[in-house]
Amino acid sequence: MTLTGTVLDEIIVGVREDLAARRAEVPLAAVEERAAATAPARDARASLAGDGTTMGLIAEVKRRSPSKGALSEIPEPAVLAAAYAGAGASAISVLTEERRFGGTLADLDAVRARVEVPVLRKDFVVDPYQVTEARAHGADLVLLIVAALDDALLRDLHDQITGLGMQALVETHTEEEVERALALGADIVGVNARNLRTLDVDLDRAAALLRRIPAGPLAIGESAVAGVADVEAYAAAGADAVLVGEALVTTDDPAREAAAFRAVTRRGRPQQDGESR
Ligand SMILES: O=P(O)(O)OC[C@@H](O)[C@@H](O)c1c[nH]c2ccccc12
Repeated sequence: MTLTGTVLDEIIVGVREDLAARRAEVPLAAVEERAAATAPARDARASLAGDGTTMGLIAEVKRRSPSKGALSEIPEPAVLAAAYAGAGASAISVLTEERRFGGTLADLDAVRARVEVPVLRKDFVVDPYQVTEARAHGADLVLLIVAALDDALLRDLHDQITGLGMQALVETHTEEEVERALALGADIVGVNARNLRTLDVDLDRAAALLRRIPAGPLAIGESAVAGVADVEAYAAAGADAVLVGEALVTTDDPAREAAAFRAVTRRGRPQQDGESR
């Protein structure tokens, strides 16, 4: 797969450099040992599914982004995560990419230590080392970006994630990527309204893709939620949950905003032709 020159490629170059440095510092065997000593992963799918009546919410700890620059300092990620959890968030997303998003594995540790809800390691995972590392730092859910992976690696990383008792949020942005996620048997499929190659945002496009996901896997609408109306738009397209960063880290009252998103009625997806439940 050649994606030369896109934002996604550039991010991944940095991710690989940082990964090489960590690998030199902490050998895989040590990470494996720590992962083995970590409490078992929580069931993120069940938490996101909830009772099915209202929208699930993955609330994100996000300091900055390549598209928007600085969003919020978040000196204490655990305090923010506790506010999210107290407001009923189904899961907490912690960005661990440092160069563009200002996140660290220490943020993941801090959030993990504070909340009971499932925690997502949000990073550009391109190597098995990062999956082991996610488990070693207490992640329950790991993001896999289909656009960043060929099918063989996507499958290997997915198998590794489930083998460690975690679950994968398989992120897509095109019809072809949705097909690849479904072919993988992904249980939790995300549709990102932001194109990671260009950083353009298009919620209508994401809604159209969400409508293509059959009733079996959980469907997550990612990005571009500025307010309740956007969560309603994702719900109307059949999303079971939304993943929200910016709107939550830039408001004065993240808990109130999170509760409002979480309260939006879930609509479900229509059963598609030829689909058996
Ligand atoms: O801040 P927003 O627009 O609410 O978006 C959150 C989340 O969807 C976004 O941070 C995201 C989605 N997929 C990603 C992959 C890598 C980094 C970041 C992301």
